[in-house]
Amino acid sequence: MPAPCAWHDRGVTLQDSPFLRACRRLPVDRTPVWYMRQAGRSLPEYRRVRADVPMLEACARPDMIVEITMQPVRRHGVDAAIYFSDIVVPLKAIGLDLDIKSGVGPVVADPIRDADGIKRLRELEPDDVSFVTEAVGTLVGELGPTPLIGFAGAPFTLASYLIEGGPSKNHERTKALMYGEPELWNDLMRRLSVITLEFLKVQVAAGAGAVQLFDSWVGALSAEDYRASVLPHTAWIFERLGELDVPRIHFGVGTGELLSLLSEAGADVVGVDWRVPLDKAAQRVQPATALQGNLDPAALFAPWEVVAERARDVLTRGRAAEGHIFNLGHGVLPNTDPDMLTRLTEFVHEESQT
Ligand SMILES: O=C(O)CCc1c2[nH]c(c1CC(=O)O)Cc1[nH]c(c(CC(=O)O)c1CCC(=O)O)Cc1[nH]c(c(CC(=O)O)c1CCC(=O)O)Cc1[nH]c(c(CCC(=O)O)c1CC(=O)O)C2
Repeated sequence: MPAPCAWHDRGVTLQDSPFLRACRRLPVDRTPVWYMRQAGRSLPEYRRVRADVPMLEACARPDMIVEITMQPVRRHGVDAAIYFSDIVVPLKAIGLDLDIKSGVGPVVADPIRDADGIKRLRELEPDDVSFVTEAVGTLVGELGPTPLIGFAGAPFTLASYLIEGGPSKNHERTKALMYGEPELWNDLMRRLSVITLEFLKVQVAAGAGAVQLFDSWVGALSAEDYRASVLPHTAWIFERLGELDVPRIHFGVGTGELLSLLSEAGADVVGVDWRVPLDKAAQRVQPATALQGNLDPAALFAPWEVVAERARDVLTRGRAAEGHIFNLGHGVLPNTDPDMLTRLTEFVHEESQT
């Protein structure tokens, strides 16, 4: 098992870390790697600590957040930690009645579908999430020169959960509101943007070294609808995050047709799913944008030789980008063999060493 921060001993500081350097498009002596959902169900140590604790309770307990966030850093020797939470945590913190159902995902008791419902979305105060401040403070102390990535769900993905009441395949009610009642839609998106920005600011104020905005479901939209109904809101968030001087990552699934617009929203790094090769993605994003991705998470179920070959291909294509952070094209699948991830981390480091 690799040491938690192999380059710690060499006197490397946080700002010199390969992850933060790659986000800023500076030269690195090896490609940094971390994995979306690196903490969580793929790890037996996660399943042990979570055995008797419901998900949303775990997300509000600093001791659990710290332990779970550290687990993949210790085990895999990845170049960044991601704050353990869920995209619905800030919504729970402002008092919405929602839960996370095992095997389903977030479920909202009373979906938001009209002006009265939207009014229930009050602003988030730092005191609503004091457990975040406490957990991040402890984590940055433990992590030393390994950066902590803060994250939040983006307004469109959050809106879809709130309107549909849970995960949705077609987002029909969400699109009906977006197409049919643009004023209500914009009010909802504005309120969610304010909550999202505040949640990210709390994490950065407590010491997070980068932030990632997950717009996991935005690939359900056409480019035109994205531009008209989502882009202005995410651009507003990224503009304000720009004042905090930490790298901003923007990720969505199924966004091949949206990559240039996603990048227009203003992130420093665009996360790419496994459907678009990184050399193609590099041509679609704005200049001065780094890329993150994009090995197919399902490839980790194939024999190691296949994984290695595909990882090498991702690294080769990633050289077309102005900066590259190795990751999967979406989150680690729950049944992934964690040894595969440790081996992959070592492989990426060795293959990319200059
Ligand atoms: O399958 C289930 O039981 C529900 C899973 C689910 C959750 N939130 C959800 C979903 C929908 C989905 O991902 O499809 C809803 C959810 N959570 C998240 C996203 C963004 C994304 O993955 O695209 C989404 C939306 C994605 C979608 O719905 O497709 C983000 C998330 N959840 C989580 C984290 C934190 C982390 O992994 O450290 C993170 C972000 C950071 C990261 O990628 O690392 C944590 C989380 N949320 C959740 C779980 C499972 C709960 C458990 O251990 O009992 C877990 C832990 C795990 O993934 O093993 C609940």
